[in-house]
Amino acid sequence: MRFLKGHGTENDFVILPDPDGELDLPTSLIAKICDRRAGLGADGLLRVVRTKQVPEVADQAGDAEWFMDYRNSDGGMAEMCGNGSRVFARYLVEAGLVASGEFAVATRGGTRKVKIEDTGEITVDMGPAVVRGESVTSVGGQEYQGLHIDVGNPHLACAIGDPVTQLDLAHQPSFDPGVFPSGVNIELFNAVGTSRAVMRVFERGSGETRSCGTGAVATAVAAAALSGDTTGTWTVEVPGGSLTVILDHDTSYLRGPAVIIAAGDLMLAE
Ligand SMILES: N[C@@H](CCC[C@H](N)C(=O)O)C(=O)O
Repeated sequence: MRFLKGHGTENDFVILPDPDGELDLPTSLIAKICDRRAGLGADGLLRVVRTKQVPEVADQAGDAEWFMDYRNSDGGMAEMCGNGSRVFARYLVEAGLVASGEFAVATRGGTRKVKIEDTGEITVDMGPAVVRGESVTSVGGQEYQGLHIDVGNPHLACAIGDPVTQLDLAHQPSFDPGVFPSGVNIELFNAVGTSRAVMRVFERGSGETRSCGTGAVATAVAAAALSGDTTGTWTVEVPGGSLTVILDHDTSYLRGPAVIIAAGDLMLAE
C-alpha cells in the first residue's frame, strides 16, 4: 500500500491515495497505521478518493473532484479536519491531481474551498463556526467553562486564567455526554489582547495533538466572544506553530502551512 506522510503545524497525517475507492480500511488497521510505535505514527489518516466513488458524498460534492476521507488515530471518523484539509490540498497539487490555485475538496462536513497562496500557505474556507451554547470540562481537577462551537465537528473552547503550558493533557478531560453525545474536541486557551490566542487541544479520537485547525477556528470564535466580537483576524499559537483565523460575517477562514515529508510502501495488513 503506497503512503505519504505530511503535517500542518505538526498535526500529522498518513495519506493513502485510493482514487478508485478500492481500499478496505477497518478501524483496527487505521489505529495500527497511526500507532507511533507499531505503525507509521500519525494524529490521523487521510484517504484520497474520487468523490464519484463515494455515494454518500457524490451528490452534495459540487465541483469537488476529490473527497477527504478523514479518520482519527483511533480509527473513528470525523466530519472535518482543518489542518488535514490543507495537507490533503498540498498532496493533490504535488501529485498533479489538481492545478494549483483555487479548488474544492469534499469532506463529510461539506465541500470546502481551498486556496494555495503565493506565500505557499494554504487557506481553507471553513464555513460558518456556530456557537451552540456553553458547557464545562475538568482538567487535572480544575473546572473550566467554555463555548460549545460547531465547526462541522464538535468543539468546547475554554478561555482559562492558568497558563496553558501548565495543563496536564495526558488524560481525557471530562465533558458532558448529554451536550456532546458523539464526543468533543476540547481547546483550552489564553487570550492575549484582541487578536492573539495561545491554545492547547485534546482531540476526540486522537488525544493531545500539537495543533488542530478546526480547534483554532473554535478558539478564535470563543476568544472574540470575550469582547463581544463575532468577526476579526486572529493568530492562534499552538505547540506546533501558528495559524491565522479570519472570522467573517457568514464564514471563517483558516490559513497555515502544510508539507508532505515522506512517501513509501506500507507493509502493514489486518
Ligand atoms: N486535527 C483536526 C481535527 C480532526 C478531527 C477531530 N479529532 C474530531 O474528531 O472531530 C483539525 O485540524 O481540525
